[in-house]
Amino acid sequence: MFINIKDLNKQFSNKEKVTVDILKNINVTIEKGEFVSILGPSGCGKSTLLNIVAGLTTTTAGVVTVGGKTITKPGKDRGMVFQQAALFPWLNVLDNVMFPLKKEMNNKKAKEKALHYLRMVQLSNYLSHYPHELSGGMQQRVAIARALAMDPEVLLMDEPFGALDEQTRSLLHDQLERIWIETKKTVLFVTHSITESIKLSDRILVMATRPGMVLEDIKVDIPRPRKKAEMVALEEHIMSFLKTEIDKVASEELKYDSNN
Ligand SMILES: Nc1ncnc2c1ncn2[C@@H]1O[C@H](COP(=O)(O)OP(=O)(O)OP(=O)(O)O)[C@@H](O)[C@H]1O
Repeated sequence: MFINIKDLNKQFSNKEKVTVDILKNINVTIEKGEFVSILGPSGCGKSTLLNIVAGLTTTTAGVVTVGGKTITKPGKDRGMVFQQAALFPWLNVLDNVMFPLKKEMNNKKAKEKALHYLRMVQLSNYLSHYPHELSGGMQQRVAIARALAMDPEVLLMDEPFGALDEQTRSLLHDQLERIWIETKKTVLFVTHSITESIKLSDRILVMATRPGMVLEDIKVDIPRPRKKAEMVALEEHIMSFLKTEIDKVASEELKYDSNN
C-alpha cells in the first residue's frame, strides 16, 4: 500500500466550544497510481480528510502514512489543487508555473519543466496570458500544471472542477484522465458529484456524515473512457444510499434554521 490511513479520528470544537467528531474510524489504504475519489454530502469531512493527508490539518487520533512516512506537515511528495486556482494575478501563465520550480532548480530547467506541463494541459498558446485573461477552466489547468510540475507522488484535488460549468467540467475530466494515465500519479479527489467520481475513479470512498465515516469503498470496474450509459447503474446504486446521508444533512440544517 502507498497511502495508509489508519484508525483516523478528527474532532473540532464548534462555536459553543463543544467537541464534535468530524471523522471517525477511517481506515483506508490506497495503492500507488490509484485514482480514488472521496464522495459525500456537504460537511461530511471530505476536505478535512484530504487536508490531513496534505499535512495541513492534524489528526486527533490515528496515523496517515504516504510511502511509509508519517504525515505531520505538507511536503513536496504531495501536490494540491483547490476549487479556486489560486494563481498569482501579477504573474503570467508561464511564470505562475515556474514560480515554485525556481526554488528547486535554475531558470532554464524550471522553464523547460513548466513548458512540458503546460503542453500537457494544452495551454502552450497562452504562456504570456495573465490569470484574469483566462476562463475558469483554463485557470484550473494552470493550477494542475503547477502542481504536476513539482513532480509530486500524490495529487490531492479538492473539488477542482466544482466551480466550473458542466461542459468545461466534462472536457477537464477527459484531460485529467489522460494526464493521470500519462503521469501515473496517485490521485485523491474530493467531489460532490457522483457522475464525476464514477467517470474518473478506480475506487470511490462514499462517506457518511456526522461523524464522517467511509460507508462504502466501491471499485469502479467500467472500462475507460467511460460512457454515460455505462455509468447509470452505478450512479443509481450510489445515489440510493447517499440519499439518506444528504437527507440527514438537509433535515439537520432545517432544524438549525427553525431554532434560530
Ligand atoms: N477548522 C475548523 N474548525 C472547526 N470546525 C471545522 C473546521 N474545519 C472544518 N470544520 C467542520 O468540519 C465539518 C467537515 O468539514 P469539511 O470542510 O471537511 O466538509 P466537506 O465534506 O469537505 O464539506 P463541503 O463538501 O461542503 O466542502 C464541517 O462541519 C465543518 O464545519
